[in-house]
Amino acid sequence: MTASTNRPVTVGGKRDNLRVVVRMRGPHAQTTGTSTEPEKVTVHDNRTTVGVVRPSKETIDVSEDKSFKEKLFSFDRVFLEDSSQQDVYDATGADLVGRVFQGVNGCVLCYGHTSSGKTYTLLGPEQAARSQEDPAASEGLVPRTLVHMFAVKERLEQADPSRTVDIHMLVYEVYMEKVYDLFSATTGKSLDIRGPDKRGSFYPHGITNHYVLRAEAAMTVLRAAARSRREQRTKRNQRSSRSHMIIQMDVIQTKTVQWKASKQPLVRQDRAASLFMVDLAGSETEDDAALSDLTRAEGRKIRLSLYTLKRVVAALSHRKRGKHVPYRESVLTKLLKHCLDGTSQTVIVATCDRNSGSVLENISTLNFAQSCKKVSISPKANRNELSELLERTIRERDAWKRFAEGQGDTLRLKDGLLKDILPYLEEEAKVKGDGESGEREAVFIQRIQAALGGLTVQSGESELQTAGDDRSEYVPETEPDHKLPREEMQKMLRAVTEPAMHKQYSDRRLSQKTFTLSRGEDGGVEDTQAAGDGGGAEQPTRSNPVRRLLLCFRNSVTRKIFPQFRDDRPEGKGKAEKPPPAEPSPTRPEPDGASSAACPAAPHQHAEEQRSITISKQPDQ
Ligand SMILES: Nc1ncnc2c1ncn2[C@@H]1O[C@H](COP(=O)(O)OP(=O)(O)OP(=O)(O)O)[C@@H](O)[C@H]1O
Repeated sequence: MTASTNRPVTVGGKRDNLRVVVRMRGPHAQTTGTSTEPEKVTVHDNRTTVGVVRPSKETIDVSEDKSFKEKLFSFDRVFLEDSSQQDVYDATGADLVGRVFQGVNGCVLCYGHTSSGKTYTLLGPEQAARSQEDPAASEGLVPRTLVHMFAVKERLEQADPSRTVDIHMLVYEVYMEKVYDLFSATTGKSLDIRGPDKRGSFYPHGITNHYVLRAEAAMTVLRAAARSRREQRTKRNQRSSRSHMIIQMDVIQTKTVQWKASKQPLVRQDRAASLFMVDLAGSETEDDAALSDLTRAEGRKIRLSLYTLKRVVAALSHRKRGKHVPYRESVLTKLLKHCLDGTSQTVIVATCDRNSGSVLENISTLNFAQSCKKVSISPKANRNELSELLERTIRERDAWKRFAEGQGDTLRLKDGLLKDILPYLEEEAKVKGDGESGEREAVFIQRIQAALGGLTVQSGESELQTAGDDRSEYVPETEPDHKLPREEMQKMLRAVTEPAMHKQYSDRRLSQKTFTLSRGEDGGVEDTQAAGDGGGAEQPTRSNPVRRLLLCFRNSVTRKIFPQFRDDRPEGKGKAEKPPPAEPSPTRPEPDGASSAACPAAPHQHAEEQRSITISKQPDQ
């Protein structure tokens, strides 16, 4: 099955706005600032509003409103200097982990001026600055997310041994409008950006995709990779980032199913989604004659990409149908397109510093954050449509079976429907690559849907309507409980932080662990339990003589569904015919003979027409 099978599914059908939180930087160990005006940026009691006192007359043009004395900005949450890393995680990353396991892409984007605490928020402090007593307490959002992800992975795999969750990590930076792989930084080669793919997304080609088995290992390689990032000592930050760093975590869930009707177990990708955690370079406009040419050039490129980011957000916040959004005008916005276009669950963390840094810089950050708040989103789950179809079929079959058993009878058409659908699924699963197979798959899905759409199940005088015509039902909001209690998170972090801090990592060791993944393997049989299993519990509710129901079910299945499959077959053939063999589809050319690159099936999907499978009323037989 190709990546195209994972079609976006609206989660809960809700539209919302981007979630935006503001974090005020914590206390300074030493004075590094150029100006100290803490009283000019105030946080109001409800901790959702920031007020900024008007700066001097000469700089008033920064604000659109020239008459304000104190400008107020509203956000989802404002964290003061005393907020802990765990507080910030609870309000940002914790929910995203649950979403990613549902198949929804997530993104945390840290934006703010230099030294305002973006890297601190994402990764935590430098090793030397960590508290020796409790290093886990200062861990940033990324380590917390990893610990959380592995806890959920373990729980899911224990609950259902046929389910496998694979977590991969990619770390790259955008420096001077070029993309560099931080897992193989020694090569110094920039990566090509490929795309747009079928879903309109761009991705770095040939990037190292690191398969991680434990949170500790993931943090180890992440720290090593982050050390390769380009930094520069500046007036305000000893280690100021000169590039935008993107940490991508891919979560791929697969399910192995053995049906009686099939000889081979069916291993299919079930859901796949990515979480992006982005540490942007500082948004300052430093113009110091003492800076080197290179540093000035870096600054220009950083400003260009951040300016484009602002334009993208502005275009999205006033979005009208067909309005151009300038994603392609910088490498950063190209790569983050799927995080901003409304299909992902994205959280903006705007970092401010009231003790160092000018009011203007804080206003600039807050203005950007405010415009993000206006961007509306409608997150989509990357789920396998065929899986859902099969799931629905199984659920319907099971419901009837239970009903029949409740009436003291047995369902004679055991596995009948599955038996005939399965060859199609298996045939289709063999097909890899893009192109042809995507179309065939779509035709196949339409056929099954058309067939199921025509199914009528009679129950006495009235029609029995099977629950679950609304697709969103299959993507439960809280599936299973993905929130980790604070204490549990803290305990697990402590367990993985200590050993990770004292390891030495060489490039050789990194490369030993490194491999690349083939792009675009997916497919899947749905896990009915994880998908909410709403239908698993559903029973035909209206009473009716069992025989009539069984007769009706058999008639519906055998005479209505299969004849539609047979439509394309030569006349006279009794058995459902498999779809024609797929044309070999072109695979992406690979440099250095490597298998095709990272960026698995999950992310970046355009909204597509949603289809639902209904059991509709038909005239009596
Ligand atoms: N909330 C905080 N509490 C304590 N120290 C902090 C906090 N935020 C940042 N710092 C410290 O401030 C310094 C600068 O922070 P950091 O490097 O995260 O800033 P940045 O926004 O990423 O800067 P740049 O854009 O220049 O890379 C670091 O030494 C960091 O440990």
